[in-house]
Amino acid sequence: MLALATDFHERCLAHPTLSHPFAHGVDPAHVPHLAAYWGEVFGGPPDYSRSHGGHGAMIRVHANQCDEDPFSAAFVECFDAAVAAVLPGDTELRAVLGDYIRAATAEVVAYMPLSAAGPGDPPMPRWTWAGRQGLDGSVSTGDAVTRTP
Ligand code: HEM
Repeated sequence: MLALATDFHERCLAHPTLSHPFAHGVDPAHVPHLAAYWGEVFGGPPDYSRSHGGHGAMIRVHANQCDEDPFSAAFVECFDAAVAAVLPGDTELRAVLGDYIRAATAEVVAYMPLSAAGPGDPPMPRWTWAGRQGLDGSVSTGDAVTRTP
C-alpha cells in the first residue's frame, strides 16, 4: 500500500490537473495516511480509523472545495497507472482495484460542491476480491461478484 500510495502521489504531483490541489504544499504524512487508509479498505488493520478519524474524516478533507469536478478522470488515470507500475500484472486484481477507485472517487466528488451536506460518520468501506463488502457481509459490484474470493 505504501509503494502504491507513493507512486500514485508522484503521478498526481506531476499531473497538469491534479498538481493544482496539492500546490499549497502537502503534509509530509499524506502518503503514509493514504497507505493506511487503503490498507484498511482492503482488509488491513484499522489504523486510519484509530488515528486519523476514519472514512468521514477522509471525506471531509475533500468536502466543499469546488462546484466543478476537473479531478475525477485524472485521479482514476493516475491510480490505474500506479497499479500497473507497482502491483503484479494480475487481471482480476486490476479489475477489482479499478472498480474500487471509480466508486471511491465518485463518492469523494459527490461531497465536493460548496453546498454539499457533510458525510456524518460513515463506516470505512471494505473491498475484497468480490468487490465492495456490505455491512452485512454481502458483496455488490456488477460482474465482480463472479470473482473468486
Ligand atoms: C477526486 C480527486 C481528489 C483530489 C483532487 C484529492 C486531493 C487531495 C488533497 C489536496 C489532499 C490533502 C493533502 C495534504 O495537504 O495533506 C488529500 C488528502 C487525502 N486524500 Fe484525496 N483527493 C481526491 C480523491 C481522493 C479519493 C478518491 C481518496 C480515497 C480513495 C482520497 C484519499 C485521501 C486521503 C486518505 C487523504 C489524507 C487525509 C489525511 O491526511 O488524513 N482522495 N486529497
